[in-house]
Amino acid sequence: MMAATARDTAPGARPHIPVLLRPLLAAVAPVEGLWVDGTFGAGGYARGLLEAGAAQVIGIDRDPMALDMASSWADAYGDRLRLVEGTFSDLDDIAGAPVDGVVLDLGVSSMQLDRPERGFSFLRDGPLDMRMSQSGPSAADLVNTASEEALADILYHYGEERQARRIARAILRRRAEAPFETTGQLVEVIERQLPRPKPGQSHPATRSFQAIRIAVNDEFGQLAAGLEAAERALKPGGRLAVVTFHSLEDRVVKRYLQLAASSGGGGSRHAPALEAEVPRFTLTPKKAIGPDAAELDENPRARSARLRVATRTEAPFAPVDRMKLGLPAPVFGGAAR
Ligand SMILES: C[S@@+](CC[C@H](N)C(=O)[O-])C[C@H]1O[C@@H](n2cnc3c(N)ncnc32)[C@H](O)[C@@H]1O
Repeated sequence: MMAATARDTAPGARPHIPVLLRPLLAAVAPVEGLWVDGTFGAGGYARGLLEAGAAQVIGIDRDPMALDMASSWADAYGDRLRLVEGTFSDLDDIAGAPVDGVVLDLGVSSMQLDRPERGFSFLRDGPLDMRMSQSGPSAADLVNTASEEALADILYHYGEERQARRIARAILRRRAEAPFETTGQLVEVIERQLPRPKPGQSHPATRSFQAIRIAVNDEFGQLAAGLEAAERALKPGGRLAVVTFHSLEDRVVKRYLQLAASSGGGGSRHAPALEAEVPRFTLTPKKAIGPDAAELDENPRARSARLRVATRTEAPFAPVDRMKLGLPAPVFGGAAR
């Protein structure tokens, strides 16, 4: 496994350790031909795939910083590594040819989380930003302009925050005095609404920050479109591997693959599936893979990670009914690319 080195990180930050890379490479072996890494990040997966035998990897990230940081080592792979700034929802167009494998490692990278100026972390004060792409409306735009109801919906649906209404009300009261500018100001408001956490419990702002980040980056819209793009791009026999970090994401990936792996999974409310439809994926293995004890020891951040792997069949692409994916309600309109 290729761990990222110190040069990939902000001063004082922890290096990015690729999560579940070893089991992923084992599950998709043998690695050959053209692969897409739709969430390039610090490049841990892309390097892992190249070292495992991929002829070429297209590394996509919506964050220009991720691609900039790879410039120090990417050249060593020559034409075998092509880096593209974009979103994985467009991965089939970006690849431009049928591919042998697609990997998606969802969420934020340690590089993004550990840099206060990116505004992803409730532990480090910085501008209230959270845009992976560094463009489009920011988290500050969202908390300063969304209605109380929309904010409460975001916190509830994307963060499973039970005190969503209470926090949304407090955000509106605070922003009437002065607009939010920093992560610290938001953390302070959230902390005042929730009981002090007991030892071992997560930080009170964890759920709200996850929710706002998901809304700012339209992460569920991207996920549904990314799974479809992967289905379109993969050759028969091609492999899809997706790593998720929370149960909301894992549920969507699981349902997508279950629908695509069953007969009759395609079609939508408007265009019902034909009977006797042929499965477009097989689940390989059937169940999700989690981190083993050694990985948890090395990287406690891997605790909630789940890997699902599927193999594309010969059946043509068919859109799944998004209503069946268990997508949380769309509430912010998914602005940032
Ligand atoms: C968890 S990190 C990936 C880490 C990577 N596997 C590694 O080993 O270094 C997720 C990365 O995906 C990027 N990302 C998230 N959603 C994306 C999307 N829809 N399209 C493209 N990149 C995305 C983020 O900017 C971040 O850099």
